Amino acid sequence: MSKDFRLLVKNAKQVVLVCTNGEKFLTGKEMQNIAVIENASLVIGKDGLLKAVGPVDRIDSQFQGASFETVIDASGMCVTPGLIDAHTHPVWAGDRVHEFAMKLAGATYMEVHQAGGGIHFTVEHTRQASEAELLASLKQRLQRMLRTGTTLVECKSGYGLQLDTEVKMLSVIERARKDLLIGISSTYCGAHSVPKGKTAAEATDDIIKVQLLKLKEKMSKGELHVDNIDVFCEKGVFDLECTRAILQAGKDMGLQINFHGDELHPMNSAELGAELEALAISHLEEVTDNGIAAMARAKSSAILLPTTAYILRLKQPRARDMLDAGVIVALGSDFNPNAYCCSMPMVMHLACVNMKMSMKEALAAATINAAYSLGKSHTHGSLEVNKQGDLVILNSSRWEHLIYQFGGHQELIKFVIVKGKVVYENDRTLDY
Ligand SMILES: N=CN[C@@H](CCC(=O)O)C(=O)O
Ligand SMILES: [Zn+2]
Repeated sequence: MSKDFRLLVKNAKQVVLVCTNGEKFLTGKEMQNIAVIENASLVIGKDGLLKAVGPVDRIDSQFQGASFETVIDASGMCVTPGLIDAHTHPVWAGDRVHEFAMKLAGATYMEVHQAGGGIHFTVEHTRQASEAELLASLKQRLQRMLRTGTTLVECKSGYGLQLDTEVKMLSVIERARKDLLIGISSTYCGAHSVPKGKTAAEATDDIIKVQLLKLKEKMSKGELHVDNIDVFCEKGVFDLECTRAILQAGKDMGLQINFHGDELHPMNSAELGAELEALAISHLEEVTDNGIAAMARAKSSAILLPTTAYILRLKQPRARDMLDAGVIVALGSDFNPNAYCCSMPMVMHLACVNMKMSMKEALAAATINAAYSLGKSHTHGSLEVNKQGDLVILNSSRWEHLIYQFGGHQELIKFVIVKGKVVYENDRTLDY
């Protein structure tokens, strides 16, 4: 018999709502005040949307006599919104373990890149891989992210650097979006590196006159759905003027600007992003004070990537300065063959320890602010009525265990839920 609702989660020790007033993002002190309720239940409808969340007694009486496809007794457990990973490069072939060894021995990221490795190495392997191979590995990676609590993830192309492979990557992302329940925001990153044999100016021309035109055609036919445009704005990669031209061309065709900037050298990427009204700028290890102020004014979010600074032993992004200046700070894993990390709990932990964020700030950055960076904070990023029913249920009586525990999330995360459907259940018992 058909049931009235999809899911009831009852008796949770804590439910972290994050927001309660439809905020599109949180900044400054607001990030210290994320909403948490004790002894609460919630209901998700058959449309996948959150119908109600509140104290156990209120939900009991409001839904007296109602039937549910699934009921989870979350006694002693905590609920948080599904985590949002705002920056990943998950479509590629060929790992770079050998380069990790070189970097441990002292080589810098740019030394490896300029010697033809790094992104170039991955481009060679990704160009050779079939769509089926790329799809299979992408799905495994997305499942792995899901098991660590990620329910919405930004996925970039960028290991093709020419039309065919970029389209192949975007098609693989498109296919994963159809086949899996995890939410995906798709990013065209054809300007991830200057392809061998071309200058940056020639590559810029190819991107604007060939690649973007083709994407536009495929998007208008409904064959591809691309959300964002990205460029690696960096010394020796794309300079400010090439970056501006590519981002503007993407914006003109309706893409959201979300790009790599000020990572290894101060490039004035933050200032450029603010001027172009970028929704997000990632990395920012080398951002200037002016850049921070411009981002705060323009409401261009900063996607900080603690794994990159950790693995490459870079200086840490200036999270505290950005938070103090009112920048919208989000987090991402930067999953890629250089930074092989699928886990947002690990990312939040690193953000707290290395970038000096508090646990509340880190959770806000990995939920509502990450949603904002992808233009999705009206539907994602908090547990508010009418938003998508994406949740993580933790086998612990305080939500902070999600960040406090360093690794081992396979034992802490009990359920991951997307649109009210259980997409992952862990039956291991916990003893911590
Ligand atoms: N910095 C540029 N892009 C990636 C690294 C990609 C790669 O090395 O394959 C990043 O965000 O860290
Ligand atoms: Zn990146």
